[in-house]
Formats: sequence, structure tokens, C-alpha cells
Amino acid sequence: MPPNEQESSFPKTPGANQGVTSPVQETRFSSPSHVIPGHDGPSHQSRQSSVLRQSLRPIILKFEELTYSITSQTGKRSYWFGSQEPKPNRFVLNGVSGIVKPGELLAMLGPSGSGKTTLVTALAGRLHGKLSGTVSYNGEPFTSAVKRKTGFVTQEDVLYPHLTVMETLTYTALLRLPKELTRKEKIEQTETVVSDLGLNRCSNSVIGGGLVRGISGGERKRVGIGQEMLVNPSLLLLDEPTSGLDSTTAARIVATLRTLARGGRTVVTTIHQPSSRLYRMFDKVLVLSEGSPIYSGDSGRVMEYFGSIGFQPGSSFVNPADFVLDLANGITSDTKQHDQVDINGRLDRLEEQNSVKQSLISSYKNNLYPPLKEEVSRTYPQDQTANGSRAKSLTNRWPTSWWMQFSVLLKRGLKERSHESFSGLRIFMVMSVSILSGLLWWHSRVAHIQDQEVYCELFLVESIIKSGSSGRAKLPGSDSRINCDSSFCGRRLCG
Ligand SMILES: Nc1ncnc2c1ncn2[C@@H]1O[C@H](COP(=O)(O)OP(=O)(O)OP(=O)(O)O)[C@@H](O)[C@H]1O
Repeated sequence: MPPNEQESSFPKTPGANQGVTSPVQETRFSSPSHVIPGHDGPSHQSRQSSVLRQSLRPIILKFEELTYSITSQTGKRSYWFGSQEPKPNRFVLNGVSGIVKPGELLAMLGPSGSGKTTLVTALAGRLHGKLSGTVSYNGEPFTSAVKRKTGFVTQEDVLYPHLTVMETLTYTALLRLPKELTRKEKIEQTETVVSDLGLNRCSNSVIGGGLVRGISGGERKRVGIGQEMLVNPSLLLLDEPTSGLDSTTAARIVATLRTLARGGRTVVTTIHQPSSRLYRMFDKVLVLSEGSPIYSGDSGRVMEYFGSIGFQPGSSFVNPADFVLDLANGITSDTKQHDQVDINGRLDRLEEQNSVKQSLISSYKNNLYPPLKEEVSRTYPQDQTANGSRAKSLTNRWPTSWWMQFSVLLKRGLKERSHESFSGLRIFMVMSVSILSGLLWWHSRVAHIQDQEVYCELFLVESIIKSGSSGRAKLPGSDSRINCDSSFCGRRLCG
């Protein structure tokens, strides 16, 4: 169930209150995007809205049993051959599943290091390495078509420091908005996003960077979000969009995200420590504890669920986000909270916290996962692709021989430019560039030696003419000296 709209103190877009949650009701998505109240008047704006609406394609995002591991570098390291001892795998994600439909805003919560960024990166099709499980977008795997419909706002924004906010967003609009829109319409769309994100005050300030002082960190964050909002993505993924922002601005951003969702988009965001005001704006939450899910479902039912498995908050006025984050850390209302405990006390507490986490993980597997699995495997109208194909498991796609893998990577890279292909292509490109650089260096080295020989020869001739002797010549443009000797007989004269 979408959260109670009355909780928000922010103005809403027309259509934002319609509570669109069903994937099959895409025709109800009347609001094209972040088109804010008062911007719908003139006819060219409705044309602009209709162009943007046409580019919107509701996406059902499903992910099932996502598992991602990294190799811990614990063995002895050999310079050339890497570690010689077995490297244990560490699970960063462990059996994470979920479904987000158009019109919904999903928030991923969890303590620092619990795997939120890894999960959102995997959903954005940008995670390389040992990822298994299934991710599907309307039943399809991640393709270039899905990529074009996906906006991804990373934690670290990459912005050009010497451009102003307005210039940055205008260039993004001019480059990324459909060519059906005129230049004027694209600029208007930029202005809408600027005012939507509360960037009017700094719109003419430079972004800044390491050497140039510019806008604040929160404003930078909003410019990054604005760049993705501009292109009207059907699936919007954000990593910590509110970190470093004051609570009013953070609430404003989450309200904007919810408005975007209500306009027919599928919105997924990671968030660190949302206030209760922010929490109430989420439709669904997924809570991770050390990479394993402990809750996945409606945001409004979180307290009820944890209460049903025996975890009650210490007081009746508690922020649900604080409560679930404590649980994800293994801290319950019964856990001792004193900092002044001795080493034995601390070890006991760690054991206690680990057993709480294990109990929450197994409760999730027994109570929440079975109905979720059923929902994820249900087929929705959008799940059928044009040729009826379904997303395949990420693990089953790879042939075992390296040569086959290489040719598959190359073929895929040329065909659909998916992220796995890019990693293969990247290796190929790095190798080619390394070989080319090596050849260039070798060529310049040979040319340098030849230059030295010619110079040495000239020096020797000159010195023999002058005094009839050999000697050390100073190379032009450098401090180094070389030995020139007539015994080398004119062919190779340099020592
Ligand atoms: N490529 C990698 N190499 C080494 N460790 C990694 C890698 N990818 C993820 N990790 C580890 O996996 C864990 C989860 O990382 P992730 O960035 O997803 O956490 P997070 O929940 O987003 O944390 P935060 O809230 O602090 O940003 C961390 O312990 C991180 O160190």
C-alpha cells in the first residue's frame, strides 16, 4: 500500500495522489514526470509532456535470489602469480529477492556495509564479477533498450567543475532529450527540473571541485539527480540521494522521487538513516543485514511483521527506520546498551547480536520469502517480451571454456553492449592499448638511440677535426653525457 499521502508537507503533482500501484494500469499514468503544478498551461508544454510521456515505458523490476561474492585476499601474495593460498569467498549479497512495479518507490535500508550500493548497482546492470540469480525488467534481461530507459544516480557524482548548475543541466537536456523536442522546450524542461529540485538560488554558480570552490555537496547531489530526472527514465535507481542533506531538503528529494514514481516510473533508492517523515513516503522497503534480507515488503507493515516474530520496539514512539536498522545490526530493545562493558561483556554482546541477526534471517526465509517468491515468479502482462523470451539466470549464461567465453563476450559486446560484455571488451581494449603503448615506447627508444648515435658521430667528427681526440659529449637538451670513441669505427659510436 502506498503510504499515507497526508503525512507529506510537500506539494504534489496532479496525478500524484492517484496511488497508482498496479503494473497493468499504465494508462492511468497521466503525469509525465516531475512536471510541477503550474507548468501545464501552454500548448507547447503539453506537447513537451506528451513527447516525454511517449518515452515512458512502465517497467516491472524483479530480482530473485541475487547472490554476489568477493574474493578475500588473505593468502600470501606472490608478485607475479597472485595469492598461492586458497582465497575464501565473502558474500556481499546473499539470496536477495524483490519486485518493484511502476508507481512504487522502494527504499533499501541497512547498516553501512550491508550491501545496499552493491544491490542497486546490480539492478542498474553495472555490477561486474560473481553475481548469480536473476534480474529482469518486464521479463527481459538487461539490454541496451532497458539501459536507455534506466537512470542511475551514483553516490559520487561526476560533474564538470567549471560549468554552472544551469549550464550543466541545459547541456544534459540538449544532449539527452529526444530530438522531437525543440531547443526551447529542452531548456524549459531544464528550468522545471531546476525549480523542482530547489536549485534556483545556485543555478548560476559553478559546480566546483577539488581546486575550484563551487556549490555545496547537497546541491551537487541534486544536480546529479536532476541530470537523470531530465531524461524521464522509466526506471530510476539512486544510491544515497539524501546523504549529506538537511532533513527538509532530504524530504523534498524523497517527495520528488515519490512524485516521479506516481507518474508511472519504477523508483528504487538506497537510503542510510531516513527520518520517520521520509520513511512514511516509501511504498516498499527492503532491509539488509550483512548482505542477507531480513525484511522485504510494504513499508507500513514492518512493525507488525517484526512484532509477529517477537521483536518489539522499546517505546511506542519509535521511527520504524531506526527500529529496523537496530535489528539489522542485531540490536533489540532487550540488548544491553551500556558502552562501559569489559571485553567479556563485549564478546557476549557480539554473540548475542549475531544470534539475533541469524534468527531474523531465518524468519525472513520461513515467513516472507515464500509469498515473495510466488509473486516474483508470477507473470505480468509486461513480462512477455516481443518474442516471448524470459530472463535467464545470470549464472547459466556462461560457457566453461575461456575461448568460448571470450567469443561470447565479444559477440555480446558488439550486439547489445551489456555490462558483462563491457568487462570482456575492456580487458581486450586494455591489452590492445598496452601492446600499442609498448610498441610506441620501443619505437621512440630505438629512435632515441639512433639520435644519440648520429649526434655522437657528429661530435666525434667535430672533436677529431678540432683536436684529434675522442671524449664525452653532452647531449643537447639534457644533462646526460655519453662516451664517444673513434674505436667504434663510425657505425656505433655511443657508450
Ligand atoms: N569490489 C569489492 N571489493 C572489496 N569489497 C567490496 C567490493 N564490493 C563490495 N565490497 C564490500 O561489500 C560490502 C558491502 O558494500 P556496499 O558498498 O554495497 O555497502 P553499503 O551498504 O552500500 O554501505 P554504505 O552504506 O556505507 O555505502 C562492504 O563491506 C564492502 O567493503
